Amino acid sequence: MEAKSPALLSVRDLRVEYLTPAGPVCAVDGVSFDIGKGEVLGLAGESGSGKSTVAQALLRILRPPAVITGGQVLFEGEDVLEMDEARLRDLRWRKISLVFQSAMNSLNPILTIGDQIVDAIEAHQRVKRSDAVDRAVSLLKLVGIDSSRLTSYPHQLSGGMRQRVVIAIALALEPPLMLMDEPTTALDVVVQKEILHQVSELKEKLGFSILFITHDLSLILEFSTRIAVLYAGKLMEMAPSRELFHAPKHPYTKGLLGSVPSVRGPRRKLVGIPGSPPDMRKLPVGCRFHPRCPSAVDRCRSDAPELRELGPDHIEACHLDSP
Ligand SMILES: Nc1ncnc2c1ncn2[C@@H]1O[C@H](COP(=O)(O)OP(=O)(O)OP(=O)(O)O)[C@@H](O)[C@H]1O
Repeated sequence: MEAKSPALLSVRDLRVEYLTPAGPVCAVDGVSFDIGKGEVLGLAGESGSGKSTVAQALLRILRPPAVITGGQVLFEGEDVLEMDEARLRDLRWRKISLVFQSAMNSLNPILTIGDQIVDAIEAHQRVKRSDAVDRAVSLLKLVGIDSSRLTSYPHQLSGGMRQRVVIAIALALEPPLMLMDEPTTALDVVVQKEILHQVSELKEKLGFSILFITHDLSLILEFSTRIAVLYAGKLMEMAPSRELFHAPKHPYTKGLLGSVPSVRGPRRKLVGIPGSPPDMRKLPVGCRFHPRCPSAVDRCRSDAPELRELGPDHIEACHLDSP
């Protein structure tokens, strides 16, 4: 499925394996998606579905035993998987930044917030110290933190504020793409929503794109332009958020949505999804979701469904909707 604007990032048939002593585990199995300029793509799925592995593959920061065994990651037309170390250094932070869940705990406890932002700027750009400090002040302001906090240490800030500082650092070099991997999961629900709202405003103002990774589909329904649903390393469905919410097709997507309490509109019974994701070393034959699928038919137990287009911007891998 192509993004409407020319794709900033185009992932094609990405494959990542963990080479474990017990044999290879294919954590990302032929995943493709585009992210257009200014677009937010939500990547949703339960724990272990391969979301973080995708994000780390995009920046080539996967650690052994993970190996990228196939595919293309085109950023502004250039394949990240073919880049040498120098190109990769230029890509990371300047072009694509990453905010992860525990990032707020990775701030240096013995440096002030201001020094850490200034250091991040100076590590990637030749700038005068005074200009870097000015930039740090405006970055803090961008994420709603008063400049008086420049001299605070991380432990003097709340979790929400620390994660905002991390987002400010991720925005320091104005990258066109920000990867956010469960950036608010450790925070309480109100703070999560506040931060998402702020990131949305920043995105409108600065025009960057986001890949937003979460296990909580409800969190990204309003926030994302489109949503991709990952299960056991495979894309199951991808559609504009509204369409995915109002007319989900895949039983797994329906299950994820069924696990979401409805805030507005009529009350819905919480159905949830029975069972748990498969052991990636012993994947079920046929559709990976069939052992948990309430609608599975014989074909689902023998043949793996291919992704197919249901509409101009909607793809799904399920036999139930196949002709
Ligand atoms: N170090 C590792 N060694 C072996 N297999 C791994 C390793 N890390 C991850 N995996 C495999 O890769 C799969 C995907 O992991 P990944 O962390 O990308 O999932 P996720 O969707 O981001 O889940 P979570 O939200 O829990 O991090 C896991 O189910 C596991 O089978």
